[in-house]
Amino acid sequence: MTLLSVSKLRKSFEGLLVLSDLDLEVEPGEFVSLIGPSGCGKSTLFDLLTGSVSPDEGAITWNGAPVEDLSSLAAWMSQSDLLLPWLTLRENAMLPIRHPTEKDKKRGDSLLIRLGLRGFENYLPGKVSGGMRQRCALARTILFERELILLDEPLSALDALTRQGLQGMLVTLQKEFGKTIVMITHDVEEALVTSDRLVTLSQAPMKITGNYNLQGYKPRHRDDPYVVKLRGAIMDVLQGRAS
Ligand SMILES: Nc1ncnc2c1ncn2[C@@H]1O[C@H](COP(=O)(O)OP(=O)(O)OP(=O)(O)O)[C@@H](O)[C@H]1O
Repeated sequence: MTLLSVSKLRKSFEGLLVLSDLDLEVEPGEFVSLIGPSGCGKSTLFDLLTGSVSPDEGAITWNGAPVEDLSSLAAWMSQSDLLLPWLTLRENAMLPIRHPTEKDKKRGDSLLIRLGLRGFENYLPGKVSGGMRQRCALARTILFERELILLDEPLSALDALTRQGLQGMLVTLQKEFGKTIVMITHDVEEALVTSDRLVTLSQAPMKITGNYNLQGYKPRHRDDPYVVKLRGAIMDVLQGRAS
């Protein structure tokens, strides 16, 4: 059964129509990337899903049942890391687990290490870089016991090399933790490396302009001819050059 279904979602701000009858379905275990131009309404969709904004019209369905939003069903990571400044990176990452066992603590530490934070577990967020805070926020999101993860530009604060490494890690962690992921990104290559499906979006009012089921083993290599060819085609769609 479809895990998440968004139907005819509509949202305006002060007369500006941002989402217009948006339909989107996500299957269990899928990694779906949403990609569209700046200002097209991606974060608005994220806010509607997480419940910080209410839709004007439309429905959200979870496992076939209508829900107001996904605030109690999904884990999410917004563009700001939302780490608590008085807690260490380890404590921030472990926040989703109320009474952590020794096994949970080991799992949390191992995740921080895999995300490149070895040696920084006891640092406060104010003492590390933006990219490190973002990685800690990613660990916290993964440690939530939720089937669905919503990510809004999760790797944006990282330098190119770290970002590439983390794209592969995201795919590995998705498989290992059995998550379904919906990721907003500006980076076509990132979506092609990590995702099972890539959805292109138009300028506001945001509509779906393309839906690409991606083939082959993930993480894909960025120089794979399949990736290179699709990247060109998708850039054409995003820039309105496709016929
Ligand atoms: N709370 C709000 N009040 C008024 N306008 C808003 C509000 N939130 C978003 N908007 C407007 O909605 C449009 C879409 O914004 P949104 O942040 O969703 O786009 P985006 O695709 O996420 O952009 P970016 O890729 O640059 O982050 C923009 O024109 C923005 O100014």
